[in-house]
Amino acid sequence: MSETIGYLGPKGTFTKIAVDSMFNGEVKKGYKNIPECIDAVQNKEIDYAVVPLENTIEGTVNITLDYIIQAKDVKIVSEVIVPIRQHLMVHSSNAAQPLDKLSIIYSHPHAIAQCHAYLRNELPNVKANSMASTAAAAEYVSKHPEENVAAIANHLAAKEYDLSIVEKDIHDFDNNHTRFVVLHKENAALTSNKLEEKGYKTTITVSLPSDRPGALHQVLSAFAWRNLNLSKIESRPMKTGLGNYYFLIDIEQKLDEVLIPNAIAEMESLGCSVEILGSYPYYLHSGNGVTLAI
Ligand SMILES: O=C(O)C(=O)Cc1ccccc1
Repeated sequence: MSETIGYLGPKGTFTKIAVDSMFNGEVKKGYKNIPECIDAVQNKEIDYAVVPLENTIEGTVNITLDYIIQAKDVKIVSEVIVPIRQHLMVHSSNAAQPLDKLSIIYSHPHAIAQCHAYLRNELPNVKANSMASTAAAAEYVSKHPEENVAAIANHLAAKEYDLSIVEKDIHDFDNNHTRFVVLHKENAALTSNKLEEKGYKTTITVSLPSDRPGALHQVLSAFAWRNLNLSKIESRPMKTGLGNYYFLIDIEQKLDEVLIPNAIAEMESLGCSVEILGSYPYYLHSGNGVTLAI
């Protein structure tokens, strides 16, 4: 039986671009927000869920991280990094209107944040409102020609919803990429036969024993003296009280049988709790093919 891949929909999202770059002819199902998509893989309604985790400009997609942490039995099994180009688009019947006459610009909050300087400098009087995805914003614009509203989304959404791109590449920094993770119930790394593997990561969370001076320093030294390269460390609130944080750590290598388990044992002996969120290959979407060029 064919596998079902859930993703942040509707059609035309950046997440769908990530899905199409990794998977072949599997059944693909769009969800209207990230928590619903993660719930669906947890309930085994779908086999894999693909969701955005981190962006170059705006950082972690907190809702994704928080739901992965809550859904304890869901693992990260693969990752694809996609170049992101944001465009401003309107209903074709409004394409001749001056942009400063727009009433509202809709998009995903991360897309709005990626275009913050553009919006502030070029369209300071136009309100920017959040939607669950860039494609949901594009769909809304396509259904409301009478409102003179715009969406920030990708070229695929413009095509899908028949919108006119009125300003290209409005993201504030060129090197704009998003990491999309593939989630699965079983801890089994997923390889793509469509993309070239760039490397491997192991993602863990570490919470420190309370009130122990130097605990973070000791955690970091468990990696340092083993020569384990970290590509990310970030603190997130544990939601149990002000000042209570856990650390999300990406280690730039596969979960082996010695180095990482021993680093974890060392951290646990210091009183830390450690969870492994996944050990997985990562891929880079080239972005120069049909999917991203205009
Ligand atoms: O809304 C989308 O299209 C998404 O897939 C989420 C997102 C938003 C902005 C940049 C990357 C992913």
